[in-house]
Amino acid sequence: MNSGVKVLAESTDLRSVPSEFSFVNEPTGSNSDSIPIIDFSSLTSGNPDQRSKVIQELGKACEEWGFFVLVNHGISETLMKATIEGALEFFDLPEEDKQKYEAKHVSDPIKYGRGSAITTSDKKIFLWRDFIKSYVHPEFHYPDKPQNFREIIFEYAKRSRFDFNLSYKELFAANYYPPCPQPDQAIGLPPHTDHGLLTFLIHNGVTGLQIQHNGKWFNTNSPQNSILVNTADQLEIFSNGRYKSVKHRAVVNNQATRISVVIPNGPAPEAIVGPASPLVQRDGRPLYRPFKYIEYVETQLSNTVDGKVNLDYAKIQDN
Ligand SMILES: O=C(O)CCC(=O)C(=O)O
Ligand SMILES: [Fe+2]
Repeated sequence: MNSGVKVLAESTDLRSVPSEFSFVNEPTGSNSDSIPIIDFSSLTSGNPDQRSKVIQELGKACEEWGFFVLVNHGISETLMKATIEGALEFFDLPEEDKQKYEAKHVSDPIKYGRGSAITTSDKKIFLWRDFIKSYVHPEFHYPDKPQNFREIIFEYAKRSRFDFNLSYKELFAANYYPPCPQPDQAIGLPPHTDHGLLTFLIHNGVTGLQIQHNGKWFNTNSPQNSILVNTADQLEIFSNGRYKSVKHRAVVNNQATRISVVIPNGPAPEAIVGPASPLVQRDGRPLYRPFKYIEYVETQLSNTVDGKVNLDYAKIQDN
């Protein structure tokens, strides 16, 4: 497609979803008030009892949900709002400013995508989403327009980084989901799991992220100023299957534009990843084989988007 979904959605006579976007959603999500909330300040607290309690809660959240809402994380509300604003301003740029970042190759450091196509298990569909993705660590890349936002994105990406000595790569991604005339006939992002370790997500207050739990879809509602965190494939592998890489999707609505800013943290491309040895010893056997992270990502990108199929790449099959 030539123009993005933003342009398409802004065309005044759009009453229905063009057929190439047509996607049949599984039944819509219900609300849950039991999504775990993790208080980050307790994790760094000087009080050992408080710390051990929240570590237990964190483990339980990763085992049972693969998802939690992080509060008291220390990133200022001003910086979070400025980051969302910076993403929105990027999408509001004239098309020619954005087009120069149009993805040509998967390894391009900055990629702009407009209503891009993906292949699901049975067909090719276009997504109701425009996006910008750029690698922000170890090298920092971000479009030079809009002016002054590079510094903000740099700061937000830095504050979202793990504070331990792990060689890894960090991506900044912003998704733009404009209002859709028939929200049940299109999808922002179909059900999938993320490749890396943990994904951090903030948004502009418009809901749309749904996660799968016990076979059902749940809406995620989060307090202002919190960060939504989901565990991703490498954490499931590293924990020898204990933590779950949760399936999630982004649904669209017919009222308001939704913006999400996503920081997926993952291993360095050349890192060899596999289950942690103390866990393998405890469990008696590894459930996944070791592999190079880049090979995993490349396999995933060349495959269809269909939930957990990619974890099979590393799974050791029972005989
Ligand atoms: O926008 C969202 O809520 C979901 C984004 C997401 O899942 C992703 O970028 O991997
Ligand atoms: Fe995701």
